[in-house]
Amino acid sequence: MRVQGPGASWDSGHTELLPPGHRVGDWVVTEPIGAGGWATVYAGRRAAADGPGAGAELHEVALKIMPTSGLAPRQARAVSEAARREVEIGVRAGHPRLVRLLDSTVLSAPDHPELDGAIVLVMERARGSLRDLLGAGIAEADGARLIAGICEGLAHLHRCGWVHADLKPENVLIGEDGAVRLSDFGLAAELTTGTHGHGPPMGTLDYLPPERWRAPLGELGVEIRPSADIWALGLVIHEVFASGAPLFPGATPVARGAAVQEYAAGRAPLRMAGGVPEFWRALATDCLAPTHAARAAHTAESLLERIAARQADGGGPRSRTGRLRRTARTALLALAACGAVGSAIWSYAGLPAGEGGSAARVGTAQPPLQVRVFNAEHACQDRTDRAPQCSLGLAVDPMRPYVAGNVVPTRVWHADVLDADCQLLRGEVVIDESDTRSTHWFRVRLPGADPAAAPDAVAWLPAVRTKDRPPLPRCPAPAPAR
Ligand SMILES: Nc1ncnc2c1ncn2[C@@H]1O[C@H](COP(=O)(O)OP(=O)(O)OP(=O)(O)O)[C@@H](O)[C@H]1O
Repeated sequence: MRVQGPGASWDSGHTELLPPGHRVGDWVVTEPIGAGGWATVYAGRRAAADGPGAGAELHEVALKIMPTSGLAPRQARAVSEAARREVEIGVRAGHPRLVRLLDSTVLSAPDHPELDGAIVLVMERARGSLRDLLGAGIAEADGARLIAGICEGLAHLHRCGWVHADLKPENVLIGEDGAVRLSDFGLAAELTTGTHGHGPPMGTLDYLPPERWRAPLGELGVEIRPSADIWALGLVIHEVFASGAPLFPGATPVARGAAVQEYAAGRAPLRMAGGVPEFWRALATDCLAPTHAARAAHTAESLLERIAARQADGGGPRSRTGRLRRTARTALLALAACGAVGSAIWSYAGLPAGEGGSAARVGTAQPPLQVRVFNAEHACQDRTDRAPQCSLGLAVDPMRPYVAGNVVPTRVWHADVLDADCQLLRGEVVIDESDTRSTHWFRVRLPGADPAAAPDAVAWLPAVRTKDRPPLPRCPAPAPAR
C-alpha cells in the first residue's frame, strides 16, 4: 500500500470491485489479485483466444485498473500522470526484467460508476511478488539470483534515464519463469537533467532515502536521483536475507523514518540481522551510504558486476555461477539496446495530457512522432512570411555549443512541424530567453528532405525550441561531427 510522502496527502479510497467476467476491451476479468494506493489489480484473460492479435501473445494477464472518477482534479491528474509514466516506460524502456505492458485502454463500466472511465493497464501476469516469498525465507542462491535481477532492471531503467522511485518487495514481481520483473512505475522520475529528475512528493515511507525526508518541494516536485533506488535496493537486500524484517527499528513507518535520520546523522549504526551473509551485508551497506554523494559511487551496474564477479570467483552458490555470469553479460548488452528495445517492442499512441485524461492504446502502428517549433520571440510567432530574422537554426552536433558555426543551412520557423525520431537527454546545455537551462535535444528530419533519398538528412532541435515532449526513444550517443 502506498502511503503519503512528506509534504503530500492523497488516498484514492477506491473500494468497488469488478465482478469476474467483466469485459475490459479485449480482456475479461477473472479475479482480483491485489490493491495498491492507485489501483486494483485483477487477473484477466483474453476474451477470445482466436480474437484479433491473439497469435502467440500472452493469454493470462494482469489488469491494473486506476479509477479517476469522483476524484478532485488534482488527484485525477496524479492518477493519469502515474498511468502516463507506466505507459511511457513500457513503451520506451522494454526489458526482460521490467514487467511487460501489453495494452492500455479505458474502462467502460456504466453499472459501476466509481470505475467507469478508469484507466486500465494490461500487463503480463506475474506469479506473485518478492513480498510473498520473504516470510518463508529465501535460500542464498535464490536471493542472489533475485537481487541480480533487480540490479539488471534498475541498471536498464537508469541507463534509459529513469529512476523507479518506489522500489520495494511489492514492486518486484516474480514472472512465470521465476525471474524478476520490476513493476509499478507510477512514481518513476525521468532524469531530465542527466543527474536527477523530479517527481511528486510521494513514495513508500519505509523505502525513502534519508535526503528525501528533508527534500524541498519545488515547482516541479521533489528532486529524485538514481541513488534513491540504490538506497531502496539496500533495504530490499537486507529483507531478502532477513525473512522480510525491516532494517530500521520502529513500530510505524514514521518511527522507522526517524531511525533512518538517526543513522544518516551518524548517531546510530546500521544493525543488520545476523542471518545476512557477509557478501550481501557489504553490498547492502554500500547501497545504504547515508548521503547521496557517497551512495552515487555504487550504481546498479557496478553492483551487478560485483555480484557476477563473486560468482565467477566461486564465492557464491555454485550451481548458479554460469547463470549469474550470463545475467550480468545479458544486462550489459541490454544496456546498449536501451530505447531501441522499447521502440522495437512497442509503438505508442501517446496519452492525452489533460486533467484526469485517460490512457490511449499501445500496440498500433504509428506515423513518425513530431515536434512543433517554438520561437520565444512574440513578434515572430504570428508572422507567416518566413522572415530571416525570425528563423531558427538546427544544430549539426548536439554535443557542441549551439552557436552559428554549429547549425545546418536549412532554417526553421515558429509552428513548423518536424518529424523527430529520437531524443538526447544529455547534450550541450542550451539556455533560452527565460534562462531555462536544458541539455535535452530532439533529432529531427530536415524539412523537405526525402527519407528514402537522404536518410542522413537529420539535424538537432534543442528542446527549449519546442513545447512538445513526444515519447521518443533515446538516441544513440551521436558521433562527433566532422
Ligand atoms: N502484473 C502483475 N501480475 C501479478 N500481480 C500483480 C501485477 N501487478 C501488480 N500485482 C499485484 O497487485 C498488487 C497491487 O499492485 P500495485 O502496483 O497497484 O500496487 P502496490 O505496489 O502494492 O502498491 P502501491 O500503489 O502502494 O505502490 C501488488 O502488490 C502485486 O502483488
